[in-house]
Amino acid sequence: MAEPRGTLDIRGLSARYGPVTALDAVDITASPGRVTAVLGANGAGKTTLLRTISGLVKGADGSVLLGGRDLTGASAETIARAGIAHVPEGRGVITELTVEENLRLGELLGTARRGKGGREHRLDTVYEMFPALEQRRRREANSLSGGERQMLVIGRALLSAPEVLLLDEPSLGLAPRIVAQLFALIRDLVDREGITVLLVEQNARSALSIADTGFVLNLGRVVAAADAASLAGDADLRHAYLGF
Ligand SMILES: Nc1ncnc2c1ncn2[C@@H]1O[C@H](COP(=O)(O)OP(=O)(O)OP(=O)(O)O)[C@@H](O)[C@H]1O
Repeated sequence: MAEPRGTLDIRGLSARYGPVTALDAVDITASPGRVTAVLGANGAGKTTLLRTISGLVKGADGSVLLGGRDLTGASAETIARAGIAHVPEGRGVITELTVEENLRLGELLGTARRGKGGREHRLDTVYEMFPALEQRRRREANSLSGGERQMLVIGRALLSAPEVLLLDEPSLGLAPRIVAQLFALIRDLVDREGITVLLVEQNARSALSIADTGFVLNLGRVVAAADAASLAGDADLRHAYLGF
């Protein structure tokens, strides 16, 4: 049977940097309308996982399927056009451009994907979701706070009409109150629009508070996979891998 649109299936994914095995036969499925958390300490392979899915790390073994379509080994451009939007660690805003110019870049890809699935967003709906961005639309992105920058890159990704959103450590460097706000927005987005979110986080406690399911990586391997409540309730697992 064909996989439903928007289901991201990672099968047997392995990636190396020279002698270092960063991912070792990783199997992960992320479904539409759900937040799937990928947790683990520094160096567990989380960033490599997202970079491999989005075509930035080459030469991996295994496969990446989106709605049953095999994207293994495809170029980053093909993968983005297929509907996978990657929000990298460190935010990736173009600081010299205004907030609105940054958003227009996402819109370009959205236009290219029109009619190919994924909910289309207009600038005004992104401003509705993130009013702070509208207030600062003509300012250089440089002037934004960390939380606002994170909203900007998520807004930009949404304008590309993605089926799958890959979020790499969105909580990094943000105050706990801002993390709580941002995560509530992510949850709301998934509930309203049914997109697929793969959320990579070291902040396991916050990630599990909004996730449906989670996978724990350690040294490139999946060491636990379960619904979010079971992972959060497993004291041994928390102490060994999740840091809370
Ligand atoms: N460009 C690279 N060249 C060589 N080794 C790398 C490179 N990027 C990552 N690694 C190594 O691959 C392993 C996985 O790193 P990765 O960044 O994917 O982990 P992570 O879980 O995302 O950690 P972090 O939270 O620190 O980003 C680590 O051992 C890391 O040192």
